[in-house]
Amino acid sequence: MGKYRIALAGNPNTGKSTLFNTLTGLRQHTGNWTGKTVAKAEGEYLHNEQGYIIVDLPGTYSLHSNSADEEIARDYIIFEKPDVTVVVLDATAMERNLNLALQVMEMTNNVVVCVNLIDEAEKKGITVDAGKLSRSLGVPVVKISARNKTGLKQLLDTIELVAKGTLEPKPYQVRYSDSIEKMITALEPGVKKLFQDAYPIRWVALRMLDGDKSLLETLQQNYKTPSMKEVFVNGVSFSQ
Ligand SMILES: Nc1nc2c(ncn2[C@@H]2O[C@H](COP(=O)(O)OP(=O)(O)OP(=O)(O)O)[C@@H](O)[C@H]2O)c(=O)[nH]1
Ligand SMILES: [Mg+2]
Repeated sequence: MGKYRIALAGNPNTGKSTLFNTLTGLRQHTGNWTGKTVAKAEGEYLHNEQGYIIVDLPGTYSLHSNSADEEIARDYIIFEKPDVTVVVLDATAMERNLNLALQVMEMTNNVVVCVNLIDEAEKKGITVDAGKLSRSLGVPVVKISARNKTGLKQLLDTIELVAKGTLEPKPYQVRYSDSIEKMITALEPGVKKLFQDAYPIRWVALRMLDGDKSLLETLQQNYKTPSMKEVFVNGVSFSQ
């Protein structure tokens, strides 16, 4: 049985590395992301005799093309297609943190939301209703304290269910204004023709509307296009 691959995404300072270190202990190695000077931490853990490879993604507020950190986190989710992406949220700053969760939910269905720093939230009198949040988001929500090591078993059990396909999240999709939704619908068939099912179609259409040229180039470079392509110019066939 192969190992499942898990990515930890989230805003900076939400406890991703604390969780990563707790889960992997000494079974981790660090290096740099290919072609970047950003540190990469990858490690392994066992749960119910199943191996997992877990990657600690750089902390980011969004997943567009604003910085090397954002590109790394985005590219990992889109190109490496982890079996589960765990979005780590700070329970004391839910509104700000949920923005990233919604972005990840546009990129993949296999999402688990992990509400961390629950100890800190309790001290401040903040309660998070995991059941209600889960029903609203359409993905499982688990509350933990990475520092106090509470909720970890439930988190690992939930990751297991999603990795194995026993639990299939149905992430809520943000609805944009009618005019944007119309443009998404108009672009989707073309995106599908270009990339088939290699990338999430609605998400690519949204990035096109963003005018994110560098991303579109990266998508094309990574997409296996045939080396010889026949194009017609004024009815004359060319190979390129
Ligand atoms: N009270 C409390 N503090 C925590 C918890 N988890 C992490 N922290 C603290 O939060 C701070 C940030 O934790 P990190 O694990 O470095 O956060 P990170 O998400 O890896 O941050 P970046 O790598 O910058 O994105 C540290 O001081 C941790 O000790 C928790 O469950 N409860
Ligand atoms: Mg970190």
